[in-house]
Amino acid sequence: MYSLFLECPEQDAELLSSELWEEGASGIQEESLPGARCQLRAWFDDPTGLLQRFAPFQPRIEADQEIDWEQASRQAWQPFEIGKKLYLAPEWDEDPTPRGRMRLTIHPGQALGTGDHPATQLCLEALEKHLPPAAVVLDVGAGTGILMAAAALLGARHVAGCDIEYDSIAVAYRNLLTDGLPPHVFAGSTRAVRSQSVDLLVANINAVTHEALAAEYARVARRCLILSGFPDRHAGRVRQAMLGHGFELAETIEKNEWVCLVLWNEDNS
Ligand SMILES: C[S@@+](CC[C@H](N)C(=O)[O-])C[C@H]1O[C@@H](n2cnc3c(N)ncnc32)[C@H](O)[C@@H]1O
Repeated sequence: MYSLFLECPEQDAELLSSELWEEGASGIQEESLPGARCQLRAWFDDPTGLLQRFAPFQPRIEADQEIDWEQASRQAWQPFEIGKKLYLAPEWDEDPTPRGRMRLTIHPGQALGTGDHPATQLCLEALEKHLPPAAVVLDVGAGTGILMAAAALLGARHVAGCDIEYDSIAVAYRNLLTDGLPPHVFAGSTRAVRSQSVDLLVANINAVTHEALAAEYARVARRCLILSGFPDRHAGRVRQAMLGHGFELAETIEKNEWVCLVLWNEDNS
């Protein structure tokens, strides 16, 4: 694609534009110049045959730089570190993992769960700090499976995830398989899970859902809850819902107004 630049007095711009359209321009941009003049930039596959016709308007041709969209989107997904142990890197990243960190592969192109949301990052930080050794973990609202993958990396013995959206389940299944992790995902929510069968339950959803599922969380999780996905103004509600079920607040972590509550059931620790 090439750009043809023309200059003309402002009052001639409209007429000149319509001539350029007639010549098959695929787009035209107008820019004001000093002295009531303007510059028209028109895109053509090959405008060389138009130079003579538009000679009075100081025509100039420039080859447009090809935009490499794949490269541009890759530039937008740079690896980053979370907490003290994790290194989140897109699947195409070939840089070595920084020493002392574990590589958590992210799969850009999927809406939720690429690790760039503060609530996801808070869950990752909390997992890193609070995951008991060899724990059985349940991720409620697994999305792309990013928290499941993190729990597995951080040493969980068994990780399962559920989601009420079938699309998410399919994506999580594929991602976990690609990452060489067991894809224990199922469609639905906590109801299918046996009572007291999970050491740590992580859920990045929203305050209303956490309140609605509070009794279920307490039924399936023995020791620790990591709950995020809500702004700080809703943290009190979520905390209150869990206190009624024997869970005590161990830590609150925040990022850009998002909150993550870590709650422990001391009776089972
Ligand atoms: C914000 S995304 C979290 C994705 C991923 N876990 C993360 O941290 O990036 C919330 C997910 O919870 C799921 N969800 C919402 N309500 C749910 C429920 N009652 N039970 C299970 N999953 C639910 C949604 O379908 C969505 O995939």
